[in-house]
Amino acid sequence: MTIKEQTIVTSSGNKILTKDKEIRIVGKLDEPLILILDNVLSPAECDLLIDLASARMQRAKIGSSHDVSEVRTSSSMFFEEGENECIGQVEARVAELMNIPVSHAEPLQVLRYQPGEQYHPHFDYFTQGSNMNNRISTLVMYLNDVEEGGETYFPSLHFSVTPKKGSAVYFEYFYNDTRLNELTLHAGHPVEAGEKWVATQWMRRQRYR
Ligand SMILES: O=C(O)CCC(=O)C(=O)O
Ligand SMILES: [Fe+2]
Repeated sequence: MTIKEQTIVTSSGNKILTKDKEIRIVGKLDEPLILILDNVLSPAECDLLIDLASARMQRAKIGSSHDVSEVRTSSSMFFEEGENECIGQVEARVAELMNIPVSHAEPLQVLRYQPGEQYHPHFDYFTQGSNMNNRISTLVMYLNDVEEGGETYFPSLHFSVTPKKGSAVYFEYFYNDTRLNELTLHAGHPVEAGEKWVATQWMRRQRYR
């Protein structure tokens, strides 16, 4: 018999209650744990995050080389920790939802994809270097409805998530069995029409801020 591995987020039932929100679980894969979550952000929070991020967008840079990369063709920015009330509230809610202290959180990132832009398949954890304080889990929050395309796709699982304003996809890769971690390979499909805005929270194994 194979024993199921421990997960970071434990969900029984169809919702996760945080101090300020009732988040609905609308889809779930057990191993690796992937949750599709509704009502993570309110429409007003989505609009505000897009507004605040808009003025600060840069073409995405990936990894340590800081070269503009073809792996990700979208634009991005990072918020400062708790830089205003809304960001602070979102960070606190997301940490509670992800069951990790906010001190382990990377700065909240916003990505904007325009038509044709995409994020090729990648792992969110670092596979090179010492990885002392590696990433362990991800929450991708959708800030708008995308007219066409822009799904988050897990090629090894043949599984895709359609962006929906205020909803999110959660996944974790903190398993002893590296094959489970590898199944979290994911991509952002090209946007075909409209724009796609997401906010991503990555959590680290140890304190980060
Ligand atoms: O845009 C997406 O759907 C995925 C974003 C992503 O993979 C990331 O921010 O790490
Ligand atoms: Fe990712």
